[in-house]
Amino acid sequence: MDIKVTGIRKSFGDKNVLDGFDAVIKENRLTCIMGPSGCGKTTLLYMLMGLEPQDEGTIYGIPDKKSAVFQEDRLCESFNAVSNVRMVCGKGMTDSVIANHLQSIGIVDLTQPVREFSGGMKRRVAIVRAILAKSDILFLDEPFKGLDDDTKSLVMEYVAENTRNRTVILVTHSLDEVRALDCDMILMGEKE
Ligand SMILES: Nc1ncnc2c1ncn2[C@@H]1O[C@H](COP(=O)(O)OP(=O)(O)OP(=O)(O)O)[C@@H](O)[C@H]1O
Repeated sequence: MDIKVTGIRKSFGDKNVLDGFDAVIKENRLTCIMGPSGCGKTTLLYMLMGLEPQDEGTIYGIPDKKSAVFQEDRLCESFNAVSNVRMVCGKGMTDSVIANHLQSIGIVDLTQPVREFSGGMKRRVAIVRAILAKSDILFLDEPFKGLDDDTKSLVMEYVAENTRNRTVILVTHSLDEVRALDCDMILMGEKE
């Protein structure tokens, strides 16, 4: 089922963030929500995830089983990378499959607690965790932010390959990312 977003209004105090926002998000497609900083992308994503109520409007068709990469990585800092991912996987997923996913995007130290990882390494663990979760929809909030160019290309390819025929909503302010991904695009406007 496609996701239908109709007439969404949202304000924080006297700050009007969304003012009658409409969109259709296709099932089993990657959709990028693009727009400048502060236009309300994360706010919209939180409403789609059910984590923030809208003031007005309706959102239909969001599946129950969700996974996400938030702007913060939200990892268990004292766990290693494999353990962080394993927590969200079903019984059929082996540690070696998880390790292969992590290694394919350059996470080779699988015993260290992730608190010892760099920001970019933590981000990649959060991405693998969201992808391997048994979810029916993925929400990715600026998943490639802070990665160097080579790592970013590798991780974008990994996300594209591993989300084929899944419903994915990805927030970005980068037109280059939108161009590099086979995606539908929702453009949000400047609100500042
Ligand atoms: N909980 C909140 N309370 C008050 N204001 C908020 C809250 N959440 C967001 N805002 C404001 O709403 C506006 C939109 O924020 P949002 O984070 O959705 O934008 P964004 O497009 O995702 O920005 P960025 O690309 O910088 O992450 C901003 O002006 C922000 O300060």
